[in-house]
Amino acid sequence: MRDGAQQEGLNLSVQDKLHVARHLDDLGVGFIEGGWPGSNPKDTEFFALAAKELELRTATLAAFGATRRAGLRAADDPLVAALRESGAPVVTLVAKSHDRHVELALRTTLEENLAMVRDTVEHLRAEGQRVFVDCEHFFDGYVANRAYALEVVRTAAEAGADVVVLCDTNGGMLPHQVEEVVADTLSVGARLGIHAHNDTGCAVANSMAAVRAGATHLQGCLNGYGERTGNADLVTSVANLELKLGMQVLPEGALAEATRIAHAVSEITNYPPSARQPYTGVSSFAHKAGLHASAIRVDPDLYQHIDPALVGNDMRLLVSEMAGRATIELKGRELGYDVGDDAERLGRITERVKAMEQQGYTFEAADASFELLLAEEMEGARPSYFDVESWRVLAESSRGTEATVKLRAAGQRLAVIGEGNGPVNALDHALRQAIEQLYPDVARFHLIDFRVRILDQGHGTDAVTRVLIETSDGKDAWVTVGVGPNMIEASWEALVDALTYGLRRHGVPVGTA
Ligand SMILES: CC(=O)SCCNC(=O)CCNC(=O)[C@H](O)C(C)(C)COP(=O)(O)OP(=O)(O)OC[C@H]1O[C@@H](n2cnc3c(N)ncnc32)[C@H](O)[C@@H]1OP(=O)(O)O
Ligand SMILES: CC(=O)C(=O)O
Repeated sequence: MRDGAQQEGLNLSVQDKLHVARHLDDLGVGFIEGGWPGSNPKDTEFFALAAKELELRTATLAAFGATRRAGLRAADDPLVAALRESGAPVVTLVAKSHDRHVELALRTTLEENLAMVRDTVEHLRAEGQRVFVDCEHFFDGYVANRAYALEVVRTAAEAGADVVVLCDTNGGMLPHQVEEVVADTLSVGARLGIHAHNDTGCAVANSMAAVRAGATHLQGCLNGYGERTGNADLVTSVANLELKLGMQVLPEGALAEATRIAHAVSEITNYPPSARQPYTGVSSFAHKAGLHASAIRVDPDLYQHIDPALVGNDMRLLVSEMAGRATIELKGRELGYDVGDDAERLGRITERVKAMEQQGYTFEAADASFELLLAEEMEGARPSYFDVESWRVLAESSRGTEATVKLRAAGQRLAVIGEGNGPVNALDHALRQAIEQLYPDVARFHLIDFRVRILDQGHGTDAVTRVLIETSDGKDAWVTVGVGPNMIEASWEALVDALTYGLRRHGVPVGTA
């Protein structure tokens, strides 16, 4: 939570931090770095509250801070005092280990920096806290002045640090360099850790290289949050350690909670989870290519590096123009339809999907519209709760927007006018008013997202428009797609699909009203 909170755009309240800490504890991590007490009131308050109300089952709380200022006694440094008084059983102490940083950033001597490390560690140890020393810029420092970088590690270990963590602060290293440097640094005799940034896209790979070389402590952030391009993603790192390197680092069964926890923390950080996040992303086990689906039908392992359930994720099949019959069969099965025994029908559905995708539809993002198409093919007719006779939208600058919808449902002819703050909103109101009396479930459906994309932009105002609508009934959500020569026609199609799918999902029999 300390380096993670250094990510651009990420700002956690004290309560947010307490929630994230509980999630990290559920994941079973050993230590949670809660922030830098004394550096800002929020982090100081976090530690005060955590001491009172945070009950951790597996994790131990760590407070982050720096070695004492040059020329001060550790006991007299107010930031060291804040670490001491934080109530955290562990302190992570950032120390300079690159000679140039000592001289230019700290503006002190190499000897004084060693004394700053020694004094601060000894002081906090004497006060009963365990200490991890994060050697900032260690790898660059090792290249510039190996003897000094190793001397900082030795000083920290001799002063009583439990672990000396080698930081790739600028994130510029590659795995072979990390492996070599860690192996050499072990000669100091200290227990080593790794803290890798992702500036070369190698944070996790560098962490794995360090562990293979002998590091036994790994620092990372959930969802790879962190300064600039982020830190080693925690879940990717622990999943690699457990599933690829055979090291049990989390409590038994905890890894299977990883996807749930990664997504729950995304809700708190208000940073949408990356679909392509290794292991936990919604696309991590999603299969689009027809050839992949055809092999997966025989054995999912043929196109998956692990069973997604091991990290709490799921396999998904994506229906698109790249689908083959196997994709349609597996997707049908996922949706509860047995499409497998009729090769002709499978071929027909596949061709329809490809033709519609060419017109601009996209089914991989609109499972609900695909399910209606599937139902139509399986049941001989498209599920329909109402027959639309006509619809019209009027927009006047002085009077707002008005939509008229005429339809037939349950033997009645209905003509309804709806108003809204725009054409789609007015159509939505009119359609709902028309059928709500007959199908009360409609009152529970809410439009939660609306996305418009102009396809074939070269055509200017002539272009084809695609609309994706996400609807929720408060419990589940579904996405429908419409395509048309303009936004209103495309939206109407997606709206009709949204209500039709919702009623079908609620088990309302067609034409019951
Ligand atoms: C690699 C990392 O990400 S480490 C984590 C970095 N995190 C942060 O910086 C976030 C929190 N930081 C802060 O709130 C502030 O920077 C504070 C409270 C720590 C310090 O604020 P200020 O006293 O105003 O100092 P400022 O930020 O301008 O400069 C940092 C000072 O710390 C000193 N310093 C830097 N690293 C260390 C270190 N490892 N040990 C001791 N002192 C250090 C610098 O030399 C500088 O000293 P100076 O004030 O004598 O010039
Ligand atoms: C300590 C730390 O965050 C770093 O060196 O990157």
